[in-house]
Amino acid sequence: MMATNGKDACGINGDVPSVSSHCNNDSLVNKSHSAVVNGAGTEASSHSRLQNGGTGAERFTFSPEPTIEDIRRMQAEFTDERDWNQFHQPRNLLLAMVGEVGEVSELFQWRGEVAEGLPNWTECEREQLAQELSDVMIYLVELAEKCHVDLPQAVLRKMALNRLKYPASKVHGSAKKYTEYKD
Ligand SMILES: Nc1ccn([C@H]2C[C@H](O)[C@@H](COP(=O)(O)OP(=O)(O)OP(=O)(O)O)O2)c(=O)n1
Repeated sequence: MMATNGKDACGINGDVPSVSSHCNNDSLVNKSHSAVVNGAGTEASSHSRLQNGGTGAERFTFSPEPTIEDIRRMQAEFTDERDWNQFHQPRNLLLAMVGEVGEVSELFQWRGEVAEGLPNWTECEREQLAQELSDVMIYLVELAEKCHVDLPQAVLRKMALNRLKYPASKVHGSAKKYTEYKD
């Protein structure tokens, strides 16, 4: 049989939605998911939906919480409680994050292009993706913390730079890199 892209583990036909990391009814993950669904996450889930903001064009939006600082603090508590800071130096966190990026890639592997909203993905596959993207984010936030990068502010600065590099009036409708513009 060919290498899988996670579909087998999930049940490609999507008859039985599951929330475990491998979509096989892992009780531990199911429990933690229930806690989120029944707790603070409930409000968050209902917020995360398509909104059109009166513009007519539907756009997916996030919940306002947790903030990046909330995530930093929660992960710091998680590592402190386990005495894991001894392992969480910048290089290790970088490697862990890249490993998780690989796990995200695996979910997209061999599928060809995928449309926005992942219309053909099962609930199980979507939950797997949500978990892997979360792993990437958790390690990214902790990496920034351990490197003393104030990530939310750094993102603001970088976005301002991006706007300067790519003036909408100049690049509208073009995906060329800024170095390709002759002026
Ligand atoms: N030393 C560790 C191990 C785990 N985690 C946290 C951060 C990630 O969110 C998640 C990563 O856990 P795993 O290494 O078990 O990876 P996965 O959850 O992706 O499991 P799997 O590799 O089986 O898919 O747990 C952490 O902070 N530090």
